[in-house]
Amino acid sequence: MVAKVILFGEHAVVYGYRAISMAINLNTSVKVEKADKFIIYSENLNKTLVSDNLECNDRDFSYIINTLKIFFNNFNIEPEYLKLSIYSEIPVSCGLGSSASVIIETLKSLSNFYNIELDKNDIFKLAYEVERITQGKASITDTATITYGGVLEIKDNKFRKLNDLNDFIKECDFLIAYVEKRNKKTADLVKEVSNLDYKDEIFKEIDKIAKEAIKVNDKKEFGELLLKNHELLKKLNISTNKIDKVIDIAKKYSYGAKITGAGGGGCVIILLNDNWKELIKRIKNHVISLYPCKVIL
Ligand SMILES: Nc1ncnc2c1ncn2[C@@H]1O[C@H](COP(=O)(O)OP(=O)(O)OP(=O)(O)O)[C@@H](O)[C@H]1O
Ligand SMILES: C[C@@](O)(CCO)CC(=O)[O-]
Ligand SMILES: [Mg+2]
Repeated sequence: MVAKVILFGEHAVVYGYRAISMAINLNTSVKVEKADKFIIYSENLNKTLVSDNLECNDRDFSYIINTLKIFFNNFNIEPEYLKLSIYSEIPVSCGLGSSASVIIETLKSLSNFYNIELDKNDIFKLAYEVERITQGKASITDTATITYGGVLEIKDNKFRKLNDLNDFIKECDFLIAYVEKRNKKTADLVKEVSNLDYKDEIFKEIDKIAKEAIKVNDKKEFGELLLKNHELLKKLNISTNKIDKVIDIAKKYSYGAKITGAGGGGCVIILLNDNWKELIKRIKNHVISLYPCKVIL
């Protein structure tokens, strides 16, 4: 299963404004086995949960536990003890849709384990229900992008594939800079933004930028729109000093960049130009890790 990068519109999309997101080549896998308890092992979290029931409220495993509950309930399966082992290339809680990727891969692995045929639409609907219930508020951005792949426009919680923009983005080289560990979850950040009484003016400006980006096929123009979106996200208080430091360097040595996902730290998406070697030299001491990425269909 893949991950996702929101190119434009995070947070605004939760309120029905436009977002553009793309599926990227970072994968998750989930193994399902019979067990004598509910066991959830995550290599990334370096953590194992062992429980007699699914009522434990371990926040680290809340998405997985809700995925199990919704799967059992949706298919009228008597909950039985299972061991789930999760392995993911996606850095956790940093804006690349790790929660959605883990939910979707868990649903696919459970459906294989129980020989239940699920098409993409079934997966998408169940995954969105898990994100919404676990986060309290969620758009379809992450679950739709990771389920369907490519480049999507999301608006009013509906989505469409942007094949023309996909063709342009396929010619782009992006770098994801994982800048800093987030100490808040997406749910917390979405809640904080909901308390801002000026958020709608910001969202309207972001929506205009996303709408403009759909028609772009020039890397310089696209990069400038990324930077403009970032400046608006800063006004929603979801950026950080470390993130802004990397953005400032990227302004000089790339076409443009912005924070991606819920924010509060996490990752920056950078549209590379010919200065990419100088860029990497100047940001490498300000990041945890770097992921070259391409859109995947
Ligand atoms: N490899 C994993 N193993 C177990 N749980 C995971 C894994 N990856 C993500 N999760 C679950 O998803 C949560 C992170 O989801 P969250 O929505 O906060 O961040 P994200 O999805 O990475 O970023 P964003 O939603 O901004 O794209 C983790 O706290 C954990 O509950
Ligand atoms: C912050 C947000 O817009 C994106 C998280 O990846 C939340 C959502 O769309 O569910
Ligand atoms: Mg998430």
